[in-house]
Amino acid sequence: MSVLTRRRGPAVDPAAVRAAVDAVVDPELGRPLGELGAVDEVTHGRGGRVLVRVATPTHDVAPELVAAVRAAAEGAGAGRVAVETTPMTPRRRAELAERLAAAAAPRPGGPAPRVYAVASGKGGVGKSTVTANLATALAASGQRVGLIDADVWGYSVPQLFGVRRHPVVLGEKMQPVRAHGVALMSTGFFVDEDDPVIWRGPMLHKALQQFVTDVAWGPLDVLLVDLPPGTGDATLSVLELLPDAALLAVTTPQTAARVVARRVVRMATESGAPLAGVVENMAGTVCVSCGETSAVFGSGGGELLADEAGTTLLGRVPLDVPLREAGDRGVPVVLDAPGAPSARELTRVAATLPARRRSLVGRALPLTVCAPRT
Ligand SMILES: Nc1ncnc2c1ncn2[C@@H]1O[C@H](COP(=O)(O)OP(=O)(O)OP(=O)(O)O)[C@@H](O)[C@H]1O
Repeated sequence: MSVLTRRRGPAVDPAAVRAAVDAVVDPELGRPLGELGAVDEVTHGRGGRVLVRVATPTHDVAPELVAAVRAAAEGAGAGRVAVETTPMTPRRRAELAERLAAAAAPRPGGPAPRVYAVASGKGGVGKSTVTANLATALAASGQRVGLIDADVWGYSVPQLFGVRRHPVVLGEKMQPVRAHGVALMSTGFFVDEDDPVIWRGPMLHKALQQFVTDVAWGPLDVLLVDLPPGTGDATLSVLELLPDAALLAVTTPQTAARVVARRVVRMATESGAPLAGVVENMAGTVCVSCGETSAVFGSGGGELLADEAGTTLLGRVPLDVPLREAGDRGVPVVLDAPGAPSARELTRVAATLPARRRSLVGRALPLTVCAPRT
């Protein structure tokens, strides 16, 4: 593939162009191209023309990669930029897998990630939206964040992050798909949007296990797991696969939602999972014309659930239009409209999530050792 653009500019400094292209972060692998050894050639011609050849792990090249390389070369003074991409040979792919493994290797004695399994009793209470925004807010604060979409049938992470592509496979490991600073894995990356996912029991468990152990997560500070609603097989599998996960319950203020959420909380505590807290979502809305707050879904459900479970109400996220619009656009509201009431509360909740739990001290989770093998 080759893409040309024209631009007039000052005299080109080849070293500056090379440095700028090397610094471009591969959108799929999350590392600079120079570090990946992926920049094969930067050739300078007459009139500021520059040809950049980049080797990619697959034929399926992310359009953002080409755009970012071109923008970087132009930003460094190149006048007319052609970007050519070529798929790597199997040998180069194997070398790349080794390079990534070395970069992602956990430091001995380094801290284990905090793991939060985000659950709700009923569907549609905003669990996935809350998870996506907490993950994005944590990543924006400088933490290395992973998100597993364990809602294998009703996955919504690809839509919420505005990304839909197959994960790159290097060696025996899948690379997480990256968007808005978060490393993601979802069934939605493997199937067409309209295809029904009909996994049950052992297949479901196996898929979730692969998301934990066969993905090259690299070192993470936080891992969030978006559970399906209710007390089904997937929730049990996640609690079994990630025994260090703390349960974060999402409910609306409504009694019906709280009562069902109570069952999930009970199931988690019976299986030994500690509670990270409760987030009440859709907690009232402010009328844009009259300024009055109305409690569309009632009030008090989050506080009551937290009291009943002996945990903390971490926050009350209002129902607002910017959050819904951002979700539809594929950009979490904490980035899309950080000043919106919902975004402010979600950012605050992310900053107050319980920092570290007793059971994690000195323990390494399996996902910290999932560097790619060749
Ligand atoms: N605070 C909010 N304000 C406005 N809209 C919201 C809010 N929270 C969620 N929504 C909207 O509600 C709908 C359901 O949200 P979401 O998909 O996150 O729920 P869920 O609990 O994960 O559902 P399920 O478990 O069934 O997948 C989405 O359209 C989302 O944009």
